[in-house]
Amino acid sequence: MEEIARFTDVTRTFRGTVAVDSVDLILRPGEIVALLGPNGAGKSTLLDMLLGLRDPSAGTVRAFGMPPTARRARARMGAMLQDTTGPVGLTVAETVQLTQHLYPQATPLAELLALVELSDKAGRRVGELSGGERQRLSLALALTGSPDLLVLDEPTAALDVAGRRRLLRTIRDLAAQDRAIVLATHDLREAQEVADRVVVLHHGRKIADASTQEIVRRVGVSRMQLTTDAPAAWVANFLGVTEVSSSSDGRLELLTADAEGLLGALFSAGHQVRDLTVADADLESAFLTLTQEPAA
Ligand SMILES: Nc1ncnc2c1ncn2[C@@H]1O[C@H](COP(=O)(O)OP(=O)(O)OP(=O)(O)O)[C@@H](O)[C@H]1O
Repeated sequence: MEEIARFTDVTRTFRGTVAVDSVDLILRPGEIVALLGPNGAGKSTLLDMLLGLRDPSAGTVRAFGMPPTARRARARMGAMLQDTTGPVGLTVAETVQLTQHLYPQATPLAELLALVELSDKAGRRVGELSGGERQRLSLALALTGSPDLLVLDEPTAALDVAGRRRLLRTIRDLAAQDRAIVLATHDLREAQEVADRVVVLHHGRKIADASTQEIVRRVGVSRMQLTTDAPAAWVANFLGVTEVSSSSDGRLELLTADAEGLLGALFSAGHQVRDLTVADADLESAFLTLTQEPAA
């Protein structure tokens, strides 16, 4: 299968700050990859290098086998970054037409506007669009050149619930046409919902790269519910336990990296345990465990 892009041992520093640290990454056609990480983890820097907007300090980035700055590579990429809709005085149609001039075989205006559900806003000035409409226009611009690699930076941030659903469906349809899609997001449910693969960055390093289920399994966190006579504080202090909450009837819910160890400790301390449930945690819990800073 053709490779869309490849990072080989890529590092990027900014005057002493290591923004991206020795990252290897491959993107393939038809894949939706969610890029996750806390603020400052290096997501934007990584995407900028993928788009050829920044050079790596060390290592190599290739898109379609070329440096991403090559014109032939750029012609096959589309990006929806924050606030990229152009002059506010132009209409929606004029803005798309302006972008169409950049591509020899641009997607027709009507098709693009239908895809992002802006057909009835063609004559509206960009400055008069709502935040969600602007975001959809930005997607239309990213899709104008029918890109094989689509980079989306928090694409659903300004969308309402229904708009978000529709956009995620559009993203899935685009991937089904063999495009590679990279999506930076802080919305972990969204990543879990739409992505085939999840890449987690932390302090510039790639600390996970796998399907959601695989990450949850590897991190080994479980969501546990139980009723016990042990004090909540005692349970919370047990190694590997996080996110403890207790309901008014004394039932505890928590995340643990060692369900068996916790149960063993409760029993050997003579505590009772009732109504126990243990389930695999979700991506959000796995992510929090992965990116947790050690206590000071
Ligand atoms: N132009 C720059 N000059 C100096 N430092 C920078 C520059 N751009 C990024 N950095 C630093 O590099 C690190 C990674 O930043 P980056 O913007 O890539 O993170 P991010 O994961 O996109 O964060 P966020 O989720 O907040 O958007 C941060 O410590 C940031 O302060």
